[in-house]
Amino acid sequence: MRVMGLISGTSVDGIDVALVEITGCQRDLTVEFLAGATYPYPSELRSQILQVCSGTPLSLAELAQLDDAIARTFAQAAITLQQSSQPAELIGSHGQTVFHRPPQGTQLGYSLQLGRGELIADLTGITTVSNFRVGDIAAGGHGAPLVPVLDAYLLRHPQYYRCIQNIGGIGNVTYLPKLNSSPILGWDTGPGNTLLDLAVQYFSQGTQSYDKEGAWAATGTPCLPLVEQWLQQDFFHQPPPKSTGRELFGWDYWQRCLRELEPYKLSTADVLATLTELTAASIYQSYYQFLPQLPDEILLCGGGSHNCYLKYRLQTLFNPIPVFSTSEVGLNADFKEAITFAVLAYWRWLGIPGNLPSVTGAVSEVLLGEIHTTFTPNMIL
Ligand SMILES: Nc1ncnc2c1ncn2[C@@H]1O[C@H](COP(=O)(O)OP(=O)(O)OP(=O)(O)O)[C@@H](O)[C@H]1O
Ligand SMILES: CC(=O)N[C@H]1[C@@H]2OC[C@@H](O2)[C@@H](O)[C@@H]1O[C@H](C)C(=O)O
Repeated sequence: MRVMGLISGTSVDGIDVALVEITGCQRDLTVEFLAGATYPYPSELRSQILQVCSGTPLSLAELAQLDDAIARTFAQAAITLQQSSQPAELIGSHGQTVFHRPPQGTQLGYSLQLGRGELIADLTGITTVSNFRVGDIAAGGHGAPLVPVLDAYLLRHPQYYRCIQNIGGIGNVTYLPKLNSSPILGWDTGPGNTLLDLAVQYFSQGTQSYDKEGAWAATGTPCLPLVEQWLQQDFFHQPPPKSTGRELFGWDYWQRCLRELEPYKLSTADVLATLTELTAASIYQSYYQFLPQLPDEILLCGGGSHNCYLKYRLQTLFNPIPVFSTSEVGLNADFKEAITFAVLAYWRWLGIPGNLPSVTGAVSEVLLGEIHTTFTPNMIL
């Protein structure tokens, strides 16, 4: 089946679209990557989303309007990719997370993704599955991370223990023991690029949105006492299952970093190196604290896998464990999340559960996503 996966992640940089051909089900699952593209958000819509993520209040009418504006942008992205590729038979759309609250004790978590699937189905004329996290949350899980299930089927190695480390806005890991051994684990490790991106925007007065290849941070020196101080934070010591988002590692956290950086009088490059070190060191500390054993290989994915300085810091911390990209073993590091939502939609369509309770903490496997069929096939926006 030809399925399209759509997501905009916590970096809110744009919509990743992947078109894949899927065969098989689970153990015999094959996913062929046919096409992929990233479509940036219109800048006004991006600003509005970032404001909402930082807690700016919205009326219900404004919320509905934002939901539809995101859905229209997602639908346009799907249609644009289709103009240069084959038509999809099904869409899986994650949407845009604007709020995520992990479960606490017996209180269920809450996770809100905007860009309603029914409008995407209506605008593209293609049946669309959306709202993937709520099923797992209803079963007591975090509803995140969901990607480990794809890693489990496509990247598990017969002899090697692998960690798949996503470095998006937020970082998350999948621990893949060698085949037929202990259970698969996974959790959010903390900040990926959110704080770095906020710092780059601040220091460049908005002219740059991220530290390309990590070139700016590479000219600085990390302030290790500050990194040590930041690593004391509760989140880093909380055992899995765990998830997080911009609610914790977003604007307010960056403002706190700025205040705590002040006495050290660091150069801009040193600040960026320090924030990069926080990402690398939080991943390192997380593995040491929570994995049954260190992996034989670490495979990176997400935008941060292109940050050469961050990769160098991870390689140095984990030496001699090799650190490379999932693209090097055949799974596109930039579109893995979009591919996951294509596969999850396909499983939902077939009635196959999509969550990994050993990762999310849900009490059982459940079907993920809501199916929106299309009533008025059209491709007109
Ligand atoms: N060439 C590059 N050099 C350095 N950093 C990069 C590069 N390309 C992308 N990035 C970083 O990756 C970020 C985007 O990563 P990605 O698209 O994987 O995040 P996301 O999917 O929005 O987040 P999440 O996985 O948390 O949902 C950018 O904001 C930027 O910080
Ligand atoms: C609530 C939410 O959107 N969480 C994202 C975020 O970005 C990375 C990390 O935190 C991960 O847990 C999740 O995304 C991916 C797609 C996941 O569910 O695996």
